[in-house]
Amino acid sequence: MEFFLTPSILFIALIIAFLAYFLVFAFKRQFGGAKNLPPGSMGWPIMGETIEFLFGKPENFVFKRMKKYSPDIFKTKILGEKTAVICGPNGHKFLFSNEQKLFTVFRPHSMQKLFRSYQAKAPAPSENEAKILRSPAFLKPEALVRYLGKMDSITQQQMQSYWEGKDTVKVSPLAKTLTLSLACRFFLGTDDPERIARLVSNFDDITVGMHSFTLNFPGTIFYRAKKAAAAIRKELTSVVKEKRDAISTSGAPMQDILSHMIVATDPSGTHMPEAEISDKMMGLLTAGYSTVATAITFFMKYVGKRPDIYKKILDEQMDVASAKKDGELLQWEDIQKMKYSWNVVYEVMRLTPPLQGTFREAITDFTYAGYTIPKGWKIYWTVSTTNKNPEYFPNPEIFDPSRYNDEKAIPPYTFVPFGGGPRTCPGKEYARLAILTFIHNVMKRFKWELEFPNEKIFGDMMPTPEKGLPVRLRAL
Ligand code: HEM
Repeated sequence: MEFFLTPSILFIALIIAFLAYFLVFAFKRQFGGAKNLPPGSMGWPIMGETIEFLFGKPENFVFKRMKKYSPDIFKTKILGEKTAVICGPNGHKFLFSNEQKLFTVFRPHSMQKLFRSYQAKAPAPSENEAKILRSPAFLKPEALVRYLGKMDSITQQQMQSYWEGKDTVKVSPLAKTLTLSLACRFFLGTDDPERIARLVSNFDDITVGMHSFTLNFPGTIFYRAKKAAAAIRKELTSVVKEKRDAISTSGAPMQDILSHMIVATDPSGTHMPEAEISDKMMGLLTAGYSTVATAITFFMKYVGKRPDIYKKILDEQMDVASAKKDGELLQWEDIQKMKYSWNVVYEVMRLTPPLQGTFREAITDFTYAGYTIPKGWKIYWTVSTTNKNPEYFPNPEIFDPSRYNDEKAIPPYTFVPFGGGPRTCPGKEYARLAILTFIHNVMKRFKWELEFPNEKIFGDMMPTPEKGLPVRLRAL
């Protein structure tokens, strides 16, 4: 009997051990094992909490969870990834100061599929290329000084063509045309209006599709974005070809980012392939065009409702204008005088952020606020954990640019519309110039009223007024 039972018991014990091992392994894979993970919910199978993340108000998504789980951090599953959302000013500080030590940049799968250069397997940008994108030669203030006059004259031309003499205009599409024209001029070195018109609608589809489910069949957001990316890539590849020919035949002047990318070589002397250049330019144009257009559109919306604020901006802009000779273009010193106008833009971006936040990926296990974030998890930060928090911005729903009169009154890391640390938005100064140049030109010409003061806004990733923000113009 003993002889008969022993192998059976052994066999059963083996099965139990195997099952226990399998369960522990599966549990570890799903939940990170015994680690002290942040509190939160992974939501529905596969979808996680993506629907709420994409289609609920961003501040509602984070505030609800910060209240329920922890004001510092919570876990969730969004866009197919186990994600820790790091919250509040301490979270921002921690994130901006540990770049490449604890985490590295991560783009959601939708973005990776739209931009080849964002793919996880894509080679890291070469030093040369990183220098070009963040180069003092292009996006730093000392270089932007040289662009300012041209920025002003393009803005004036657009005002003459699309705004002057009209009773009503739709701000949102005009802001997009303006910002894409500026970006095409300074990044690509092209002014061709037909080309710009072809690009506008495609860029909108990409911006919306960057944070979407990667369901690729007719009718989906992602399908539209894929088609748009292909159309833009085709257009940009022909721009690259034309520019390359111009450089080699006539030594065209290098006054745009594209020219620098074309002539730059890696350490082995190889030039970047055309397809790669057009993909990178597509990334830069996407980052730089709709964000600035959003800030301009919502400036018109908020200021259109507040004659008291309009009057203060007008006084400041008229001071600038009256100190200039007839026809003289804006200069760097003029921009420095636009302090109140920029505070208004800050308040616009606090209430309607042009960019919500971005992702990182943990490159090692690390601890934050007493919780462990396992290697490979994604980390998300968003301006929404602080922007509308009454602790930092009393009466957060009230549009009040005087909050920024004393910069010290804003607690550190609570207002970070351009991010912070090594990955701070490289286009920050460019954006400031483009927005203030627009404000100067619109204020000098018009007073305006919103046609629909309560117009519905859709889309949090690229907030857009439902009817395009029609305004009635009155020439000054
Ligand atoms: C109001 C306008 C803008 C806002 C609010 C804005 C905001 C931001 C934010 C929050 C980030 C993410 C930083 C991070 O990941 O921590 C970012 C990244 C970036 N922005 Fe902007 N941006 C604006 C305009 C621009 C413009 C005009 C350009 C181009 C000239 C630009 C180019 C970029 C690029 C290339 C990145 C990625 C940087 C990297 O990953 O290292 N942005 N921006």
